[in-house]
Amino acid sequence: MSSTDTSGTGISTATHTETGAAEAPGAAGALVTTGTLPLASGRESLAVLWPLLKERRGYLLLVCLTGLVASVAGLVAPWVIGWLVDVLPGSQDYAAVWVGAGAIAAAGIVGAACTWAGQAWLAQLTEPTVARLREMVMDRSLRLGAAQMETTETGDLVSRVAEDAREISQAATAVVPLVVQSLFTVIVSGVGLATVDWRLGLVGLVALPMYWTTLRWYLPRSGPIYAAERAAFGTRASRLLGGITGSRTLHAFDAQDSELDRITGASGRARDLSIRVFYFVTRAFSRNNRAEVTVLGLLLVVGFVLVDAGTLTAGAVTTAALLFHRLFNPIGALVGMVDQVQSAGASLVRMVGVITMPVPERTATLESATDQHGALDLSGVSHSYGGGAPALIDVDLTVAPGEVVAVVGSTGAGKSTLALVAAGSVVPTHGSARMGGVPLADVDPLALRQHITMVSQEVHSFATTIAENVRAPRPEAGLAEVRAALQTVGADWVDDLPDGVDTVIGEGGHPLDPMQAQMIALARVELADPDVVILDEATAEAGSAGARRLDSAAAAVLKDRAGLVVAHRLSQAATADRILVMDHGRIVESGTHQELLRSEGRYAELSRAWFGGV
Ligand SMILES: Nc1ncnc2c1ncn2[C@@H]1O[C@H](COP(=O)(O)OP(=O)(O)OP(=O)(O)O)[C@@H](O)[C@H]1O
Repeated sequence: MSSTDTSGTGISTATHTETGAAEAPGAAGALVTTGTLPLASGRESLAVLWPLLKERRGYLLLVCLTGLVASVAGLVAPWVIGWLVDVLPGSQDYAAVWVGAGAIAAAGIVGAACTWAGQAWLAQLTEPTVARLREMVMDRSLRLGAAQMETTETGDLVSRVAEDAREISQAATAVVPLVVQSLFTVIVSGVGLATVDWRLGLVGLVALPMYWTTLRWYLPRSGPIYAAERAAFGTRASRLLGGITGSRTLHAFDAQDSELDRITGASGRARDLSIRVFYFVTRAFSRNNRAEVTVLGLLLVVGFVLVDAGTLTAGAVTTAALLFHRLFNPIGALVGMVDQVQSAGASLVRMVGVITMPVPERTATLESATDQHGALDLSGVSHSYGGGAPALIDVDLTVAPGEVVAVVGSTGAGKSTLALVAAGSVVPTHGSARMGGVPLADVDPLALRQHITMVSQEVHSFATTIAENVRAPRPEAGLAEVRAALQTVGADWVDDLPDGVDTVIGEGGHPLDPMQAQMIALARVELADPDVVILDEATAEAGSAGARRLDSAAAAVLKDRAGLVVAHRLSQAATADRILVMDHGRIVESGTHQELLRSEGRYAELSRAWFGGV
């Protein structure tokens, strides 16, 4: 049975129900994705981005204003140099040089101050926006649940919240001020060029069709290339992550070489695409350079003719040439930015693709379920994964408040599936699971989490302190509550750790053995204080000291609560109020330990094998 720990808490909760919805035929079928996560359309991306930007439009205005002032300040140098070219020859008065130098320095200071302020305001505009997008992706991926996300590549999601968010952030930081400044510079310099002399202005216009041709060549090609590059990065991240997280399995099956081949293949494709992108951009820039050299040459020739004819001064032609030269960088930057914009656009549609994945509406609450609290009802439940062979067939089950029901059966009998349906993590194909009469499928995930929690076979320790791990379901809980929860489950070993409850565990932290990790997960349940506890943990071997400790930890957590326990050890079942025996998706026996022993059925057989002829 695959893990259902969407939240990573080791406690499977209501958030999984959406996954079940994805599995149920006809229910939100669009949720099902394979391979990589979906992409959003441009319109959807704008619809998500615009409200975020609108919240910070004051900063957008400030960025535009500083860009305008900086580009006007940039006009000063060409004008001053042109003026000096006219006034200096034959003059003995060098005061003009100082005046010119002063003007250029002052304009430089104004331009630098505007650029600096613009960058600072831009950070205020973009960083919170990108952070919000990243949160939205994470929020949606958690709300979609494990089974939904398991059908996709983990690396794809990681790449969307890491690389894509960084791409958008970098592009926004680099692109917005450049776009603003470049646009203003092109307009202001173009007007300046025409003001110097209309004929030189006309020559400058020759550049436009040449730039246009470059753009027409560049734009349709750049989108697919950047999209392919981003997708290749995503696949590479997936492969690398899979190789790292699955390293033990790979070693166990001696499959390192084939996995390494796959990683090398994915890296190679990403590398080849990056090289292709590089060549492509270089070709685009060389087209631009040709346009610039041609028009600048033309401008100088026409300028020479006009000066020779006495209709224009050398200073005016100098100013015109410098103004035209001033266009090179912004236009090159605008073309260069198109790729960054395209690349950021490709990243944006990937992030918004996750954000807009549909999550079924679930608004019902369980707050009114007071006297029926803990009453869990499964009626006529059948379930098959992806339309395959049935994992559950026509199961009816009621767990009364305070009652602990154990489920036993051979591998593949459907025990874990039953637990998942009871936790609201899987919506059954047929029938329903209800609590206090309310279908779990309709309950808001947060509300459901407060009432039903599940510890699955795979528990996860966060890379933080034991205290933080335990208080994951209730971050506001005090240290005393954390200690009490640990004490309830008998995790006295925590006090022997170097830093006690402040010991960092999880990846890179103090290693926990499976029993200890399981105890932390049970302490979480104790702290979460749900009405129904569902346990599907299979950590300790039969008869071991660890098994006995986990049995009493589980018993402590189940005290005064309704419980459904998938009993991987028969010792877990023997103490339950009722035992269900499952076989091929059906409940085939039901009763107390003694009743089932007397009935001499399958349980009695299992029990004899387990306890040795009781
Ligand atoms: N995510 C899944 N996708 C497809 N089939 C699944 C999935 N999970 C379980 N199954 C199938 O459903 C059937 C019941 O599996 P389930 O895990 O519920 O049994 P189980 O009694 O808990 O077994 P075990 O004790 O080995 O965990 C099995 O045939 C299994 O292969």
